Amino acid sequence: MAQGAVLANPRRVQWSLGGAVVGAASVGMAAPRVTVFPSARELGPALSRFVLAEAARAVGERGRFAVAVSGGSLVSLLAAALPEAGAREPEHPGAEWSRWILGFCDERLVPFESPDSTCGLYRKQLLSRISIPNNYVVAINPTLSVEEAADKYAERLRELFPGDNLPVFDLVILGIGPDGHTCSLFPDHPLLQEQIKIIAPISDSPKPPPKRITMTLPLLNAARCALFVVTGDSKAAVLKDILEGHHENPLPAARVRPVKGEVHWLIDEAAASKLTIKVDRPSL
Ligand SMILES: O=C1O[C@H](COP(=O)(O)O)[C@@H](O)[C@H](O)[C@H]1O
Repeated sequence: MAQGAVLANPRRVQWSLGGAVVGAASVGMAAPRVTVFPSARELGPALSRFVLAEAARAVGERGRFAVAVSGGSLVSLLAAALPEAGAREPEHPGAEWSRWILGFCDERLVPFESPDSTCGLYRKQLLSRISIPNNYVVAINPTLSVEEAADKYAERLRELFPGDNLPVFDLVILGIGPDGHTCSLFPDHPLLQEQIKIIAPISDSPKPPPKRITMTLPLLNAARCALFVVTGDSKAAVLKDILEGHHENPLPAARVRPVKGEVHWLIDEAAASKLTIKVDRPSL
């Protein structure tokens, strides 16, 4: 089977992450699938194959691919692998960029020129190299107050997902911080209890900058697929806690469990060093 090929049965998909088929998922709340790569160098190409396979499935089923991306270390990983993968396989149905809607899982309320702006970094590093129509890149308005920016962002999402009670992203790509935060959802923060808003403002982010907007857990858990990407030994301890801990008060990243979707983790050996659960290690 070709790398990244989508199998005929649309209810069941497999991704080839480097020769061997290692990922398989079916619709429904499945246990998280964890795939480990020697380093970020091998993880990057697998990440782009995963994203393109999800995009192909979404375009085949619904004519468009709605993906939300996180900031931080993910930006350069995606930028290093995705344009190249698209250029290598221009006929890949997932690489039809005009069918993509790109949102942000969270965003910092800073000008786009700031090195802290997630959208600004994606524009510079990724969107300059793949042609997603500008009106389908759903950016915040950083000149508004954080509350208004969150409300406007939610409004724009509602427009893009008409008729959906909750916008359903095909894929949300997430990172984690060493404290277990994901998006701008931080441990023990009241936003973890948000049930009404799909996008929330936060003005007291413990990680700077303090003002941000973030997807809430109800929106994240409405997605068809959540993909976490984690590299580096600074995340090893918290990753063990997220994947193997059983807490009454789970860390934010452990609360992402799409109701009708899948959870996948693509991680490197350094991040995986403390895990004892079963993981996949594809032969590369
Ligand atoms: O502040 C943030 O941190 C997380 C993790 O970032 P990383 O650089 O440690 O990978 C990121 O996922 C989130 O989008 C960002 O706002």
